[in-house]
Amino acid sequence: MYQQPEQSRWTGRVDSVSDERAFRLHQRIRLLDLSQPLAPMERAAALIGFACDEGVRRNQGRQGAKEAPAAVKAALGRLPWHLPQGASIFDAGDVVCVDGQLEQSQAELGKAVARLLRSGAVPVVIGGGHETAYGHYLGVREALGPNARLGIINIDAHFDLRPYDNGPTSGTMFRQILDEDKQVGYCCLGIQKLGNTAALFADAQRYGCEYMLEEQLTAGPMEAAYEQIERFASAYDGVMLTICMDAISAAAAPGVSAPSPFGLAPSLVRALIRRVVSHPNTISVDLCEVNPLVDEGGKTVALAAAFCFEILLHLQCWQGDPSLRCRHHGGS
Ligand SMILES: N=CN[C@@H](CCC(=O)O)C(=O)O
Ligand SMILES: [Mn+2]
Ligand SMILES: [Mn+2]
Repeated sequence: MYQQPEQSRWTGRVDSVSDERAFRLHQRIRLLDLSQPLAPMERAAALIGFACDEGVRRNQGRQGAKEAPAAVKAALGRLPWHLPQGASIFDAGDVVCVDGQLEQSQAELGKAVARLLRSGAVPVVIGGGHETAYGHYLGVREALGPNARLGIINIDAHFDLRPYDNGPTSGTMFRQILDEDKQVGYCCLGIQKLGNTAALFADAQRYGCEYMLEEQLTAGPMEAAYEQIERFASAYDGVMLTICMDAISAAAAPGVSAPSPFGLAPSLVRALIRRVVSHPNTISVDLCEVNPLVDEGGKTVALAAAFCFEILLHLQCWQGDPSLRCRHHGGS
């Protein structure tokens, strides 16, 4: 079910009503109603919520991620506006999962993401459980067309390559995608032994998944991660970034379904995000697995909003020649 964006959701401190240098995001956000035809957009990013935790429920996790789109958008709105001249940020509303209809909701999210991409906006999807990534993928694939090579970069403690004989969950998306789509490559950053069985590591190898462990990222030089990102992203026609907030240390991100005692530091994830979203091949982003119902002191919501802020600030679409950015968009 699609829920239109509401101006009343975008509130916060007002330092000035006239000096734009003092503005916050809630003062500059524009609404985009996806139930209406979309005009072509340039230098635009669109926030689209996926209010769903049916995948987490089916995966025996802690439910509550469906509350994240509203919570993360509200926290983001309070942050200062630092975007370049001419940049537009839209709230494109939310896709809501009703009556446990996960597959239908993922398909609906896919349609929304494809329309945004074709209109020229960069989608920033705010999940939802990590099942959000499958709907996000459907949209990116639709916009790219069937033959384009698509790279998926997943910042996550988990591979999410579980079998889906009993239906899709928040732990099966990348196995579904790799089974269905031979034009996809998969790269995980932040993987933990604590979060994956030996069988899942074997599956990752069998599916040709590239990955860097949390320990390699934490102890190694950032250059190694940057080289991995550059090499992987350059090998594809389009790249989508998906972020599972349980990749981050439970100290900074307690509000997730499966917290990580040895997760990544927020500043390290920020550096990874900046690198991936500023890559010329990156066309779409999602951020998942924030659960406001089990968050301590709003830490995870605040961190997710800060990551959204970084995503928006470092998008490649603010730089360079707009014609380069349109090569993935099918028109219409
Ligand atoms: N999206 C999360 N997926 C993880 C959850 C692990 C857990 O609940 O412990 C997974 O299925 O592996
Ligand atoms: Mn995870
Ligand atoms: Mn995940």
